Amino acid sequence: MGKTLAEKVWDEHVVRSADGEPDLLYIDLHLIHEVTSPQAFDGLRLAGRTVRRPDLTLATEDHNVPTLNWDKPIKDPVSRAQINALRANCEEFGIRLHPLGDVEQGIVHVVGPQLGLTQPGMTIVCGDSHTATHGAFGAIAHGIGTSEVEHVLATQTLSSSRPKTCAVTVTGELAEGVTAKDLILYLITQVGTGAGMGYIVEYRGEAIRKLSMEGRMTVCNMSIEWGAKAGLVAPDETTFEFLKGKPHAPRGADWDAALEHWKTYYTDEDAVFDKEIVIDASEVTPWVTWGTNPGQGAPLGGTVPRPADFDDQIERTAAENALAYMGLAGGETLKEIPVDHVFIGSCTNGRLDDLRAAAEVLKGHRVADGVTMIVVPGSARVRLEAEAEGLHEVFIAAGAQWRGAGCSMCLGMNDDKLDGPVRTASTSNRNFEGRQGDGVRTHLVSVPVAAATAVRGTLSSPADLASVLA
Ligand SMILES: CC(C)[C@H](C(=O)O)[C@@H](O)C(=O)O
Ligand code: SF4
Repeated sequence: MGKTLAEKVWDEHVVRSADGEPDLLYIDLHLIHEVTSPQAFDGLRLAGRTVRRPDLTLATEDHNVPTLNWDKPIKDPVSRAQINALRANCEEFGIRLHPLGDVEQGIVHVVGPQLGLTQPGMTIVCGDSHTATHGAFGAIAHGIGTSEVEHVLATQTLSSSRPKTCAVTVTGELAEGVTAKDLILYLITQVGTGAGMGYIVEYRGEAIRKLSMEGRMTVCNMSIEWGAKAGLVAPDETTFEFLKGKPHAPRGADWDAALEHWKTYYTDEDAVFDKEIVIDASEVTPWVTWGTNPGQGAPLGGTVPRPADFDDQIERTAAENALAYMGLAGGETLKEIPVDHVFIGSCTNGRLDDLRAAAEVLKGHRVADGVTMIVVPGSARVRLEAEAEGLHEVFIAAGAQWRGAGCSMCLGMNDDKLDGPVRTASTSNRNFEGRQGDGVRTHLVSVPVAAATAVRGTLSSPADLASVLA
C-alpha cells in the first residue's frame, strides 16, 4: 500500500521505533522564541548539557517586542526580562538569534519561510502552537511544550506517537474576493474546533493547489484551531518557485538534487487516510467569527446566529456564553456591527502579500472616524519590503498606524493590548476571551475584510466600499 505525504516524511525521520512506544524522531529545524524557551535553557544548565545542534536551531524575538519605539530599550519590565533572557541564553549556548533591529527579526513563523529555512520533507518544531504554518511547504511542523523544547535542544530528537492521518480535500475554486483565511475559518465552522484532534492533516484538492504559498501558510497556520497536531500541503511548482533564491535554499547542483527529492513528497494514489473531509470551495464566502472560538463563525453577508439555532445542547450553551461575552444578542446583521479597532498582522496574515491586499482596499479611502487601525508587518523584512513598495504610505494616508514587526495585538503579551469591552476586527487566529486584552471582543476576519471594515466602521467586505466616497 502507498503512503501519505505525512507518512513519508515521518518515516524518513524515525531514529528509533519499538512496539508500544512512541517513535524517536530526528528534528531538522528547531525554532525558538522568548516565551517558551527560558525554562528549557534552565533545564539544560541544571543538567550540565549543551545544545546538540545549534546550527539547526534559530531564535527570534516576537511575542514580547514593542511595535512602537522598537529601537529604544523595552519599557515593560516583564517583556524586557523575557527578551533579555532569550538574548543571554542564545549567547551562552551559541544559538543564532534575530533580535529587535535585525532585518530577520519577526514572528517565528514568518521568519523561517522568508529565510528559506522551511523546506519540503522536513521535521520542524517550535514551542508554539502555530508551528503548523511551516507545513505549507510539505514539512511536518508542530508545536511542542517547554520540556520538549529542552529535549530537542539537548538531543535534536523528539519522542512522538505517530498521529493518524486526515485529508481535507477542497474541490473546485474559491470565488473572486474569497481568501485562504475565509476557507480555513469556514472549514473550522463546519467541522468544529475538536475535529482534528490526533491527526496530521493534509490539505489538498484544486483550491489548495491554486493558493499562493502565503495562502497555504494561512490555512496550515490555523490547523491547531481545529485541534490538528499539524497541517501540510504537498510541495509543487508554487513551493519551489517561492523557495528558489531564498537565503537558505540550496543553490546550483544542490538545488537540482533537492528538487528531485522534494518531488517525491506527495501522497501516493493508493494511500489511505484515517479520516477524509471534503469541502466545496464554491460554498466559501467571506467569513467572520461572532463568538469566542474560531469555529463560531458565519458568512459575513448573514446574521449572528441565535442560541436557539443550535440543536446540540453543548453548542447552544457555548453560543449563549460567547454571545454574552461578545455583547451580542444573536440575530444582528453582521455588516451592521460597529468596530472600535482593526488589527492587520500576525503569523496568520502578516506577510507581504497580506499587506499588499490591505493597501489595495485602503487606497484612496480613510479609516472611519472613531476607529483605530494598526498594521503590523510579520517581520522586519516584510516591513522593509512593504516600505519599498510604498504600502506604508497608503496605510498612513488612510489614517492607519504603521508599526514595527512582532506578534503585537494577536495576543496581549506586549504593549499592543486593548482594554475593556471594545470590539476588534482582527486578521489573527484566536478570538478567545481576553486574547487581545481584558473584555476585548475579537472578530476574526480576512485581510480584505479587515481593511474594508476599517473604512466603513462596521464589519464589511471590499464590495461594500463602492458606496463609500473615496
Ligand atoms: C506564547 C505561545 C506559547 C502561544 C502559542 O503556543 O501559540 C502564542 O504564540 C499564541 O498564539 O497563543
Ligand atoms: S502572531 Fe499570534 S498566533 Fe502567531 S505566534 Fe505570535 S502570538 Fe502566536
